[in-house]
Amino acid sequence: MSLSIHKFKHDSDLVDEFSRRICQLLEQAVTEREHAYLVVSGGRTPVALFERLSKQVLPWPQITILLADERWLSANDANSNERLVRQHLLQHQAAAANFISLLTDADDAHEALDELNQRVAVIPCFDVVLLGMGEDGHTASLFPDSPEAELEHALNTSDPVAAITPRAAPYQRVTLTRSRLMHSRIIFFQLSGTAKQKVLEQAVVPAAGLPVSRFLQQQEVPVEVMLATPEE
Ligand SMILES: O=C1O[C@H](COP(=O)(O)O)[C@@H](O)[C@H](O)[C@H]1O
Repeated sequence: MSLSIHKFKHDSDLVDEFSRRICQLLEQAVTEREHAYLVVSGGRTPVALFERLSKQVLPWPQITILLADERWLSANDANSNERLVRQHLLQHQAAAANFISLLTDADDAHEALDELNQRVAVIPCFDVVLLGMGEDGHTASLFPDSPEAELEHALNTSDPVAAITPRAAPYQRVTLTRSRLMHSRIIFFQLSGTAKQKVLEQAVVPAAGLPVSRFLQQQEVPVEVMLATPEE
């Protein structure tokens, strides 16, 4: 398994090391290919990392950022991932970055898929994908309790974007599919807390079958887990 796990005692140590790694990879991508593509996740975990990254001196006009998944809400809604990124990442130095939204005017996420698939299909291989993980083993918006047909589609299609309707988590979602997320030079997970550490331990067991396991247990793309387990 091309999986490595880096453990940190404090979230701040994780943010120091992780932002250094991401900056290095983005600079290298711009040097080698003139442009870098960074995929980020929503939720609460990456906020401090976003704020640190936003202040770094990088060739931001040559960096494009997009989300791994989006809640089907207005971009101004307090719970939208886009709003989180605009508020915490696309600020300071990083205000000069390009951002590709996963939202459209459609009422239902399924109706938006043609447009979103076209929007994302033209993006080349991602340079860095930053994923989170929920305590139910979801990553991006690949929720284990989604209707089976939706989840199977999102995990197996070659389309870049899929619609997901989780049963327990709020909001309809759109998510980059497994195949599109795997079209990356590297995938990172940022995790914090012993509850997520336990889910990670379950997810790497061969028979686990959680959506997140489909990224952790594969040989094609290197995966690095940045795990902070501050004493709780
Ligand atoms: O709903 C979501 O949850 C996951 C994990 O969020 P966190 O708050 O536990 O960090 C996140 O990675 C995903 O992008 C988001 O839509």
